[in-house]
Amino acid sequence: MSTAQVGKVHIHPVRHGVRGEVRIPHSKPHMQRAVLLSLLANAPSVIVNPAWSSESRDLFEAAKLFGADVVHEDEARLVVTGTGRSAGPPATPVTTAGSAFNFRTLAAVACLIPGETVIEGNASMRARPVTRYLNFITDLGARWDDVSDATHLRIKVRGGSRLAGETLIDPRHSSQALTAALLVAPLADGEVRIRYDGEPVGEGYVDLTLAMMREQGAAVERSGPSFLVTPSAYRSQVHLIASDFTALSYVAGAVAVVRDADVTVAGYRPSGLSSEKEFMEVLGALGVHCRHDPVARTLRLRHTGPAAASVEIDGRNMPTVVPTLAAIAPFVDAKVTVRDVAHVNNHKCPRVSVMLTELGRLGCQLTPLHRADGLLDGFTTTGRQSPPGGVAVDGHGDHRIFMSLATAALGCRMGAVVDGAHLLPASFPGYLDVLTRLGVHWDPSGRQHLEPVPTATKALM
Ligand SMILES: O=C(O)C1=C[C@@H](OP(=O)(O)O)[C@@H](O)[C@H](O)C1
Ligand SMILES: C=C(OP(=O)(O)O)C(=O)O
Repeated sequence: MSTAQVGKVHIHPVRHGVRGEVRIPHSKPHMQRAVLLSLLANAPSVIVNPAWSSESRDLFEAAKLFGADVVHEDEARLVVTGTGRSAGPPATPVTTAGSAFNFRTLAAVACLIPGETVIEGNASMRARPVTRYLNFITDLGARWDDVSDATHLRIKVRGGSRLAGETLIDPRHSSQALTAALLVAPLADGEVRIRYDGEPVGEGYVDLTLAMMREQGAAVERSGPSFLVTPSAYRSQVHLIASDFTALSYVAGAVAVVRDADVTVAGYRPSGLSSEKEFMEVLGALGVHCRHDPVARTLRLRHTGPAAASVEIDGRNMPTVVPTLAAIAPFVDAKVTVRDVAHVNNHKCPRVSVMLTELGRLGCQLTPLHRADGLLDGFTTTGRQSPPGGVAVDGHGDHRIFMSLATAALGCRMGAVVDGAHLLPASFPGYLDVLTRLGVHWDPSGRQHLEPVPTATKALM
């Protein structure tokens, strides 16, 4: 059954460990940047190992509306001719569904185009502080208006003919406005200075943006929180897309939660993202031993037990794996504390608070941590638990919440029913097949179960 057809999934308790060889998707953040840079280059670019998720597909469709041309496309390779500065305004609104990254970066691309571009996101984006951080558009000489309605976040951007100047970006709640402004800055008409003020989150993603821009010929000088971008063209580039470390987190999560585990990720290519490096260190501390063989391109994951009695995690630079860490935390021997993750509540749903609520329903105990101003910004556990599960939990319209709750369900005595599998195409379309390959039994809720399940769970079907 294709995951697109399934909403509720009953994850059965794991009785015989998780073992096997799996593959994970290529990196969504690298793919999204590669698509944008290919659009902004005025020569053909090649994307090797394209990471096709619904979000990167939406971005690619948007790039075509702006004028990118597909020269060749197969499973392994995409060749695209960009427009450089001569992109035209799209004839139809540019749709970004629930992707704030696509919305913000396409709004930035629209600044380069004289004429009007309409960018549209779905209702979930109205609940997020997406338009709050678009000041860079007007600062650099373009204009935008909010023309949202009850069901869509929608803006009209009118590109500037003399794009240049200085903008100050608030980096405390999301890194994406910095990435958006940086990506288009080389194609402005004059120098662009981008500064930020405040403690940044997701710095690894900004570093990735800079690295990929520079590889493609952009002239960016950085001095602490200030970037000076001088006009330059993006040249043609071959982008080799690495593995997606956030997708990896759900496989590693299964290893951490189930413990009796020996899993190999085939075709694994580290991404160089500092967020990934930090996450790998955290996995080691939580007792997941990872051995990377760069020649065979495999990553072997086994459970060895945490190195220390308590593990402290700073989540500022690892926003995407915070829900996975919440799912893992109740199942490891160590006391786990995750701090500085208030920004993760600005994601597709308030990811920290919904994980604490839904994990609570499964019977997990995580204590919320608050900042001095009362804002939820972390959680802590007191060691390994044996939660019952056996209830239905909700993915809150968010692919990452679905996979994180499914990860926790693997460790619950009665498994759980998790709603939201239809969201998987956003980043990890083959996730349920990966579970199957690991020996996990799951079935669409409401259908005949593959094995007897406790009465408490049956009652929910
Ligand atoms: O630039 C990117 O590709 C991303 C940046 C981060 O966004 P925030 O800084 O808004 O958390 C991250 O959470 C998101 O999944 C991907
Ligand atoms: C990048 C993500 O989200 P967004 O772009 O909506 O912040 C994500 O959920 O993987």
